Amino acid sequence: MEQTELISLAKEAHGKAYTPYSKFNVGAALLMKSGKVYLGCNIENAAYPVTICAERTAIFKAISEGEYDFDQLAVVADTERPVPPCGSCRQVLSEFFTKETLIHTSNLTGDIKTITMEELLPFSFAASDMEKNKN
Ligand SMILES: O=c1ccn([C@H]2C[C@H](O)[C@@H](CO)O2)c(=O)[nH]1
Ligand SMILES: [Zn+2]
Repeated sequence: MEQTELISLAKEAHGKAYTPYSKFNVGAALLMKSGKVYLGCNIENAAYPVTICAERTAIFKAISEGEYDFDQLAVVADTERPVPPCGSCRQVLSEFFTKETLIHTSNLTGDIKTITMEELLPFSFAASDMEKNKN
C-alpha cells in the first residue's frame, strides 16, 4: 500500500473523531504487515484527561485483536505543519514498533513528514532498561 493511500484512510478516521471540547480532529491509519489497516480517531471526554488520541486508538484496536505485526502508521490533522504525535503516544508506539517503523505525519493540505520511530522518540525508556533491577 502506498503512503498516500494510508494517509487518505487516516483522513477518513479524522472525520470520525469525537471532539466536542477541542474541535481538533486527528485521524490515524495503522497498516499491518498482513495488509490489514486499523483506523483510529481521538475520542474526548467531559473529564478532559481521559481523552484518547487517534494513534493510541488505532494501536490498541490492533493489539486487542491479537495483532502485533505493525508495518507503518499515518497520522493526519488540520495543522499548519504535519501533526506531531504527542509524548504519551510516542511512548506507547515505542513499546510496539521497531526503531525503523515508519510514521507518516501529515496535514489536510498535503504536507507529509515521514520519520522513523527512533527519530520520533530517541533515547526512549524501554523494558530493557529495567534489566539491572531484576533479581
Ligand atoms: O497527536 C495527537 C495530538 C493530539 N491529539 C488529540 C487529543 C485531543 O483530543 C486533541 C487536542 O489535544 O487532539 C491526538 O489525537 N493526537
Ligand atoms: Zn497522543
